[in-house]
Amino acid sequence: MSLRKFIVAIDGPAASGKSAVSETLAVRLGFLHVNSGAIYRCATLLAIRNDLLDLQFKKNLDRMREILKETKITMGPLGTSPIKNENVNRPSTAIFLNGENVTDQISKIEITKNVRFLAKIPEIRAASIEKQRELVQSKNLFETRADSKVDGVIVEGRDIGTAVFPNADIKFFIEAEAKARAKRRFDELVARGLNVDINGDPVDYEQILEDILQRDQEDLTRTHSPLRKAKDAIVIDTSNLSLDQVVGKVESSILKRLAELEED
Ligand SMILES: Nc1ncnc2c1ncn2[C@@H]1O[C@H](COP(=O)(O)OP(=O)(O)OP(=O)(O)O)[C@@H](O)[C@H]1O
Ligand SMILES: Nc1ccn([C@H]2C[C@H](O)[C@@H](COP(=O)(O)O)O2)c(=O)n1
Repeated sequence: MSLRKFIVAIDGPAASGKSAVSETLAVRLGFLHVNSGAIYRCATLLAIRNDLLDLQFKKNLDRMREILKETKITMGPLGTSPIKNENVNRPSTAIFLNGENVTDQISKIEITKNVRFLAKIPEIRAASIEKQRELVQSKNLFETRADSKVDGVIVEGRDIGTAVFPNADIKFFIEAEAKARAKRRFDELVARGLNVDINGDPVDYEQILEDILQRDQEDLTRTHSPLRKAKDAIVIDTSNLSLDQVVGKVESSILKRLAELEED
């Protein structure tokens, strides 16, 4: 007998902690983790590799759509994170493009700087949403729990609870002050050895903060599916909370929701 799909939507601005929370809980609860931001990042990597970044031209956009259709994106557990920072010593989700592990490549600053140009194009958003929905229905590569009563999926991004899965079973909006987010992202990039630009020059905290503020602006003002709190989202400000505390809050709300469903 197939289990009922149980969708957890986690939205929030850049570096607010969505992936860290989702990755930890995916492993703990045996839920599939779908990182929608990683799909926009994969699209950006494909555009760079195929010299198609200039998507104002219809020819380029059509080609990009074809490439996205042909490309298989998968997400699965990678074991313990390669990140050394004690805050991020946790399981992490690996991202594969046609089987190639691109987890580190798509975290690079070159991708982060260009992803916003693709994320605002309606055709790219539609192709990305199609991939997100396919992934939600795909085989769970995470170790599911034998006692689980649901087929759980955690989907994270900017518009999951508002546009992609407006009927999600539970929604969270995770936020934090921009400076706290920039500090965490900077520490993470240093720990992963990814704090360099395309020329190999080091990138400092101020540049990361500037990028985060710029991406916040783009996310909030985009015409299609801008970043918004869903009316029924549980809002968590993580500025002064440890990762464990945030994970604890999200987990207890999910378990409460699951218990409510069992009673129905
Ligand atoms: N509450 C927290 N306290 C300390 N560090 C945290 C906390 N939450 C997340 N982090 C760390 O901050 C960094 C950014 O978090 P994460 O990658 O989860 O953000 P995100 O919202 O998924 O970002 P993006 O949308 O840009 O992918 C990671 O190194 C993560 O381990
Ligand atoms: N649902 C989503 C997810 C992501 N984006 C855009 C906005 C981000 O700048 C970019 C990369 O996401 P991140 O890895 O930082 O979560 O993708 C979006 O528009 N909608």
